[in-house]
Amino acid sequence: MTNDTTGHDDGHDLPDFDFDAGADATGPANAADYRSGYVAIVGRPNVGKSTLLNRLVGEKISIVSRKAQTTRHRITGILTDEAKGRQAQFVFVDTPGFQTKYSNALNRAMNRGVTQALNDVDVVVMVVEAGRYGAADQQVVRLLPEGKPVVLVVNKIDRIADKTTLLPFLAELGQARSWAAVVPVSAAKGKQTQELLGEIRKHLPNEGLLFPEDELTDKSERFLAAEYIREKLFRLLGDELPYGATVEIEKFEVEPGKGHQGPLRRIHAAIVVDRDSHKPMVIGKGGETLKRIATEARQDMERLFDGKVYLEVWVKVKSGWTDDDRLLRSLGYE
Ligand SMILES: Nc1nc2c(ncn2[C@@H]2O[C@H](COP(=O)(O)OP(=O)(O)OP(=O)(O)O)[C@@H](O)[C@H]2O)c(=O)[nH]1
Repeated sequence: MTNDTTGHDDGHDLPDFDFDAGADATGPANAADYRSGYVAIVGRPNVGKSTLLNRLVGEKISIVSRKAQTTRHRITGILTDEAKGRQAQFVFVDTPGFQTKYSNALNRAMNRGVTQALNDVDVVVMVVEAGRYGAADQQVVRLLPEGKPVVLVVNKIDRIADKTTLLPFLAELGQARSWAAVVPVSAAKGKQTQELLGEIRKHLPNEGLLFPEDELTDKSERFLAAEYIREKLFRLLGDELPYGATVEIEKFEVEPGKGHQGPLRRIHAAIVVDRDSHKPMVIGKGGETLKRIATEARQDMERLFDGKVYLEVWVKVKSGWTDDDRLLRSLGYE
């Protein structure tokens, strides 16, 4: 195996979002049976918001294609329910800047931003913990925009042995605000989640799908990163593309973001060619081609992942050993 060329690129131009694209209601013939809309899940830390989202959307959070990602919200997951009579598309979005811990001018300003963001969604799901309703929860309630349908979720009911003790608690919560519905659930055990979706669905305004199914994918980010590089490779080299060239993702790391920045994805990819003489075709004159592949692929990835990407792409030559390894494996040897 040889390696001597690295094309890396860490320029961070902002992706050119088109804020209106991707929100047209189109879809299959029976699209009109669907209700769809944006849903925000809020609540103080540790009440089980992520657990609930994962439970509703499934283990794999769908990544939305580039087109879908061009809306004004940061999408965290999409659930499309195709079951007859309850066809719906729930588009779950993040509420950035949400915090209940400190109170100063900056945080108050940030929280105003939260209220505005919540105003933009169709339904808010507020999560509290069964048997606990304290100052931090009350602060969240204060951020809820007036007139917005808010479904109250009382989570972790699996912890309450005697369910009748919930009744006074539910009565207390009823005083806090007017709720579109109150649904006790166990996100961890998957109890009552269909009921919750049913309540949310009642408030989804749109007829038809916000995102056609073919814009959604459950492929991993790693897979999609390789796809983007492959696509650039094909497009930039065309007929020049060496036979048997492939893309391998050697490293895919997500580093937590600092401050208001989202996570940074650090991706190392190799374009693998069959022989040494193929390398110059991929690298191009003065490294130009490889650099363009890396830059364009990175820009697409940043748009898709909605975050910064550090992408390093290099060209390596497949060694004879690799072929032998494959041959052995295909014969059942490791
Ligand atoms: N018993 C029980 N535990 C739960 C349930 N849902 C979540 N938890 C636990 O509660 C803890 C917090 O869950 P998360 O989903 O991380 O909560 P979160 O609201 O997203 O937390 P932040 O990210 O801090 O805002 C975890 O230990 C979960 O396993 C539930 O229905 N029952």
